[in-house]
Amino acid sequence: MDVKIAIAQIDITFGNPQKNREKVQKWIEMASLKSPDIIVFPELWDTGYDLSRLEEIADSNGASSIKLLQQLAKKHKIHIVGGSVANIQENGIKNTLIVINDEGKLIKEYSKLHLFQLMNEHKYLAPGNNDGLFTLMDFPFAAFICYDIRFPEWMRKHVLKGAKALFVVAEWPSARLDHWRSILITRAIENQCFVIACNRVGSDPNNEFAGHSLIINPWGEVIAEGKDEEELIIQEINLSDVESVRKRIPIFTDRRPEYYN
Ligand SMILES: NC(=O)CCC(=O)C(=O)O
Repeated sequence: MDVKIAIAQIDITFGNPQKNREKVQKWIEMASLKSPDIIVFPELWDTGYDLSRLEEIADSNGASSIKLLQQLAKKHKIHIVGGSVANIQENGIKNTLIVINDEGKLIKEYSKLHLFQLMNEHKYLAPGNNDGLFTLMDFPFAAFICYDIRFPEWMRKHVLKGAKALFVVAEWPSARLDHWRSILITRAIENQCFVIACNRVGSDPNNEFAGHSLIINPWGEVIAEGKDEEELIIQEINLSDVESVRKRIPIFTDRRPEYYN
């Protein structure tokens, strides 16, 4: 039941997908030397938050970034929670999280449901309309994008459908680092599951980003945490911890949903 996770806590070059793709390739090659099962990248890792230029720099359906990740996943036999990529779809530009298995197959696309007005997402992006559930190595997981973590009901919905670990990809500014840590620890405690959260470091013309990627166990303990510079965080998790915590404090049998609406 052990799963070895690698979080690629990278900086992102603003509005330069080519350079960012080269970096991601290097980081996957470097990470593969440590043989992780799953590697995670941050939100909008190919374009950064260069939202006003997305029409020009984002891919149609994210094709170039997805193709690159598919080749690398297959070559290095590694599952990729491929952060999110900006992609042009028929009904607008989306901020879409992609999951690729170790055979290079695209198994999940989840477009950010909640758009973050403080960073102007609502002016340039269209929201998604599907869930973040997926299965890797026969385990049920779910994935979310940054601002989504402020919506506990959205994450709980995925846990009620079986997710045992919640992946989060982010470009979360340093100004709200305390919110980032507190919210993610709370989501792990209240859902009694793992939280695996990858945030970028560095800055763009509008924000400085916090790093502090986190892996939190179902008891709410931080078992791995990045600092505020680029780093590869490696941590094994044991998914049977989810059942142990749920036996000790059985919130999923004690809840009274008939009173909640
Ligand atoms: N990229 C984001 O969604 C940022 C969310 C954020 O900073 C917040 O405070 O929420």
